[in-house]
Amino acid sequence: MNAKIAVLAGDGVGREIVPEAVKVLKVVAERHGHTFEFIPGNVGGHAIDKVGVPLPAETLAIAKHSDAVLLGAVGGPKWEGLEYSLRPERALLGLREQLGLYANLRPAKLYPMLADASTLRRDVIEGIDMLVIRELTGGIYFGKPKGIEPLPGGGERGFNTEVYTTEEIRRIAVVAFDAARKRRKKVTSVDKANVLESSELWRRVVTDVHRGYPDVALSHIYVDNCAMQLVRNPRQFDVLLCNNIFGDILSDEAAMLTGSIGMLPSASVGAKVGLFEPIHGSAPDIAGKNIANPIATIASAAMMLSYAFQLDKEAAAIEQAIVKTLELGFRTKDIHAEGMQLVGTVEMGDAIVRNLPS
Ligand SMILES: NC(=O)c1ccc[n+]([C@@H]2O[C@H](COP(=O)([O-])OP(=O)(O)OC[C@H]3O[C@@H](n4cnc5c(N)ncnc54)[C@H](O)[C@@H]3O)[C@@H](O)[C@H]2O)c1
Ligand SMILES: CC(C)[C@H](C(=O)O)[C@@H](O)C(=O)O
Ligand SMILES: [Mg+2]
Repeated sequence: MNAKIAVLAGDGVGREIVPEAVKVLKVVAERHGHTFEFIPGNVGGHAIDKVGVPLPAETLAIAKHSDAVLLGAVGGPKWEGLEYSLRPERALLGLREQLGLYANLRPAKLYPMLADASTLRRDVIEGIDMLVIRELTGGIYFGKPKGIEPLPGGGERGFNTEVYTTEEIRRIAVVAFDAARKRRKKVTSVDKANVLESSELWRRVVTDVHRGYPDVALSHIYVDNCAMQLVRNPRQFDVLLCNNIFGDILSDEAAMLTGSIGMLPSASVGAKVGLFEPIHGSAPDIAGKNIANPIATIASAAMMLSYAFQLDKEAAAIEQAIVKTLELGFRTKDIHAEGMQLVGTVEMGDAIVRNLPS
């Protein structure tokens, strides 16, 4: 097949890990007879430095006219002082909104050979295989009113609004139940329905959508309990259905169960063009040192092949190469353990390319 892939490396480690994923995609395309055209675009702090805005119109056009977007990460201390509307993170929110990416899929599974990299006991984490489904274009991230305003008596008031409509909840619930059907047929819906009206509606609509999925088990859990259960007994979860902010927080927590945030990929879908990116950020503390783990991004490229292009065999080949590379003992610093071979970002990418099935 012929496909156009927008490549938005962004900031910090984004500029190191994205080239590794592109390297893998190029070899996969060559071996399987596909033509991928890679179109680079400026995004985030990098775009601010070059053209003054985090999401230039040209970048948005590149994304809209491609078949899929591969993104690294945006943000970093250099741009933290900027006014909110001009910050690198706005680019990501803009892309999600403009591309209609309301469903964010974040699979967290433990590669058995990485059990020692996790901060939790092996018997607690062994067999973890969950899918966090995060609503991505609604909730407190986008709700209005929002802002910071002066108070008459002095001081200021900062405010955001958590808001969900029936339709926004319905469509993400459908994604979760459909996904569960292809897995262990269990959805746990996360909310704070004991306190928040938006969560009360969330619970009601999810329960209603569930009526169409009698073969899938549904349970509801309060987010605070869920955060606790994730470290107490993570294996109980199959599909975790979350709103925007709860999904953001819980997926970072789920990442750490599997050894490192450098391992977790994601797919953001909903309309025509999907966006694929690791769940982690620009990791300024390790950027530019060739130590970032590129696996989350390479696995995101695999998700792109399967979700955007239905190239399941090619996606499985990348998965297989990741597993083999880990089995052979290659480890970046974040997942390193005694007796394993410590490698850098580029060397990990090279090893995964070498281990692609021919
Ligand atoms: N999708 C995105 O673009 C995205 C996501 C999260 C945060 N951010 C932005 O990134 C910047 C830094 O945020 P943060 O420090 O809170 O989160 P972060 O995810 O960048 O880093 C958190 C920790 O995880 C480590 N880490 C992250 N990715 C890693 C990798 N591939 N390999 C090894 N270790 C890795 C980092 O070194 C750091 O210690 C901020 O500007 C934030 O807004 C962007
Ligand atoms: C950088 C930020 C806007 C983003 C989010 O909160 O969605 C990030 O944390 C993520 O998880 O993709
Ligand atoms: Mg996050």
